[in-house]
Amino acid sequence: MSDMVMEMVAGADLYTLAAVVGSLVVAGGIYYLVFVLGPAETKGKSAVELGGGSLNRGEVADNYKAYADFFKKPKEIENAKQVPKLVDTFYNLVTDIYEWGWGQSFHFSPAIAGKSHREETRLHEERVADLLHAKPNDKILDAGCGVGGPMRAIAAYSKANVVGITINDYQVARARSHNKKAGLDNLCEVICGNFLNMPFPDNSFDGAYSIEATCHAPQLQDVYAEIYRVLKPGKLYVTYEWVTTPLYRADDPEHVEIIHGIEHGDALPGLRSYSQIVEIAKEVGFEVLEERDLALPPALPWWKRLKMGRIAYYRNHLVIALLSFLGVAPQGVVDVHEMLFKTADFLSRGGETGIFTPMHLLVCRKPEVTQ
Ligand SMILES: C=C(CC[C@@H](C)[C@H]1CC[C@H]2C3=CC[C@H]4[C@H](C)[C@@H](O)CC[C@]4(C)[C@H]3CC[C@]12C)C(C)C
Ligand SMILES: C[S@@+](CC[C@H](N)C(=O)[O-])C[C@H]1O[C@@H](n2cnc3c(N)ncnc32)[C@H](O)[C@@H]1O
Repeated sequence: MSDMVMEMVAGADLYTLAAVVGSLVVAGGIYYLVFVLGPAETKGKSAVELGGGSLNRGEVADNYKAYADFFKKPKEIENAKQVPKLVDTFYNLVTDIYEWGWGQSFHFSPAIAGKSHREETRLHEERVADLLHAKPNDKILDAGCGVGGPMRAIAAYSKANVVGITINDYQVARARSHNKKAGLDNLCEVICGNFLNMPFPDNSFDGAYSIEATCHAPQLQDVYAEIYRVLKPGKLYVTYEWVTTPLYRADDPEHVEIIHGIEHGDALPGLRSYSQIVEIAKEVGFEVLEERDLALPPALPWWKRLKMGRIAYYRNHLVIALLSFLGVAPQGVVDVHEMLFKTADFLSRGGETGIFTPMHLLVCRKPEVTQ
C-alpha cells in the first residue's frame, strides 16, 4: 500500500475511534445524569419513570395548562367545590417529581446541625407520634397522607396502626407499594378519598394528625370538623399548618408577591394567617392544648435544603428537558418542573423574610364530653 493509502486508513481509524469514544462519553454522561445523579433522595424513583401520576402521557400538558389557568382567574378560587379536583390534578403532576427530587415525605422539617435531611424528616414525624402518645394497637388517622413517608415513620416508631387518606389515587398506589416494600403493610392502610367528607364512622380513631395537608382545604373548618367527628372523645389531633406569620403585612407588595407565588406553586386556595387556625379549631369544638411555630429560633431554617438544592435543580431541569426531548418523559413535565423551580424560590423567600411558616404546630383535644 502506498503511503497515501496508509494515511487514509489511519485517518479513517482515528475518525472511527473519535466517534466511538465521543458516543461513549455522551452515553456515559446521560447515564450518569439520569441514573446516578437523578434520584436525589432514595433509589425509589428514577428520572426515566417521571410521569403524570394517574394521567395518560398525552394528558399531562393539558392538565398543567388547566392548572395554571386556574390561578390566572382569581375569582374562580372562590369556588370551593373546584378545589379538591384542582388539588388532585396538581398531585398527578408533581408526585413523581417530589419523590424523585425530595423523597417520600412531602413536607419540610427544621434543619438540625449535623443531621441529614432524612434524619430531620424522621424526627419531625416522630414528634407527631410523641405528641399523640401513639402506642401499639392505637388506630391513628393521617389526613392527607401523600405517598406515606410520615405514616411509615410513625407506624414503625410507635407500632400504632395508621390509616391514611389522600384525594389522589396515584398516591394511594405509590403509598401501598412503599408500605409493602417497607414491610409495614400490616400497620399502614391507605384509602383514596376527600378529607372534607371521610368514609369513617364517628368516634372511630384514637388519634389523628395532618402534616402540611389541610392548607389545601378551601374552608379549614370543614376538614377540622371532619377530623373532630371521627376522633374518639378525649383523643388528640396534631397538625403542622402552612400559615402566614405575625410578620406578614398585606400592604407590603413584596409580601403579597411571595404569598401569591407560594399559593400558585402549591395548589393552595388561599393561605391563612396563624391567628385564624386556633380560632377555627376552637370553633369546631377542640380544646387547644398547644400552639407554636416550630420554625422559630432556636430551630434552624427549614428552607436551607431548598436553597442548597439550586444546583441540583438546574441539573434536574437538564435531565427532564433531555428526557422530554427524547420522548421518554411526557410533554408538559418540563413546565411542571419549571413551576416547582419558581415555587422553591418563593418558599425560600417566605422563610427568609419570616412571613411564612409550613410548621405552625397545633395540638388539639376532642373533649371527653362533647357539646
Ligand atoms: C406541603 C407541600 C409540599 C412541600 C414540599 C415537599 C414541596 C414544595 C416545593 C417542592 C419542590 C420545589 C423545587 C423542586 C425542584 C425544582 C426539583 O428539581 C426537585 C423537587 C423540588 C425540590 C420540589 C420537592 C418538593 C417540594 C420541596 C405543599 C404542596 C402544600
Ligand atoms: C403536601 S402533601 C403532604 C403529604 C403528607 N402529609 C406528607 O407529609 O408526606 C398534601 C397531601 O394532602 C392531600 N390532600 C389535599 N387535599 C385533600 C383532600 N381534600 N382530601 C384528601 N387529601 C387531600 C394531598 O393529596 C396530599 O397527599
